Amino acid sequence: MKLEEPVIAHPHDAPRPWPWWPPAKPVVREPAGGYSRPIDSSQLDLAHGVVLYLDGISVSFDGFKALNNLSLAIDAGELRCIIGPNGAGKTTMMDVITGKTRPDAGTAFFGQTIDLTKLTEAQIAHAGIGRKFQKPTIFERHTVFENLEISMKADKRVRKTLFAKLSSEEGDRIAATLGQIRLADNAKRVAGELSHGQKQWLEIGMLLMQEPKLLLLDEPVAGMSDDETERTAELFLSLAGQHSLVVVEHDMSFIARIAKKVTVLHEGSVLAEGTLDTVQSDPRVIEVYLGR
Ligand SMILES: Nc1ncnc2c1ncn2[C@@H]1O[C@H](COP(=O)(O)OP(=O)(O)OP(=O)(O)O)[C@@H](O)[C@H]1O
Repeated sequence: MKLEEPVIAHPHDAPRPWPWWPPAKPVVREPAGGYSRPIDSSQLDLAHGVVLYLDGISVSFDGFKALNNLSLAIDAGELRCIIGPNGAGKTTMMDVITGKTRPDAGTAFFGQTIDLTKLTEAQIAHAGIGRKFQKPTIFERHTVFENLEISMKADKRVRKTLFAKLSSEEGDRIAATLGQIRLADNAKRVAGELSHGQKQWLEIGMLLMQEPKLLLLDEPVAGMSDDETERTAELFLSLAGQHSLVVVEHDMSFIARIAKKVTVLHEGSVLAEGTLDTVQSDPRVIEVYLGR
């Protein structure tokens, strides 16, 4: 069976890299020594409990500072919500973390040792950072099960097609993910028939099959029904702990449902950080964002 190209639901959405297909062999270049070595998520050093560390990041577009000395740290296992008005720099921050945009200044570390500014997008994905764009990107003509199977992190020399036999461990992993994303009853359905919310969960499941350490989720509940939004909240709360999550979202009732710590971005910098109550009562936040 020949694999189809992933369907990009909206042409304006940038296709995210599909690092598992074809297989990538990431190599990190050390700035000082100039040597290279393979890198994957097993090398992630969480000794200090910090999974992501941004320090003094600036990004300019034609002289306009989209990110302005942005500093942020995400703890391992944390579920961090990022809010901020349109143009605050949320997407640009995600682009820097995933290697799509190189910062003009500043450092971005994944764990203690992995310098994200030195890696390509595919290498960063392979190192354990998964990104979900707003619109679902799935294989519409394949079944839900097959979508997860295709996404599985496995030895690509062995697993080249869907004909390759699944080991019982692989089958168990797919079953566990189907349960996690609440699509066990839809495993045999063609993905294109799913509701918008189910497609979003399937794509999250596809990311989970890659065993990411850090998940970046951009407006995950946009367009979802109330019931789907609530189920997504439950999913994210269940993922926190085993994964670190960074959720960018404008839907404040969803934020209120999942938030532990909230970061407010404004004009490319952190304006406020803390519990949702703390940031919502911060006069600067009310001024620039919530009070508008
Ligand atoms: N490639 C680019 N070229 C020029 N300007 C850009 C580019 N990408 C982003 N910008 C500008 O940088 C600023 C930050 O944009 P960004 O998309 O990061 O904000 P955001 O917080 O994600 O906004 P939104 O909530 O609307 O998605 C905006 O003023 C935007 O117009």
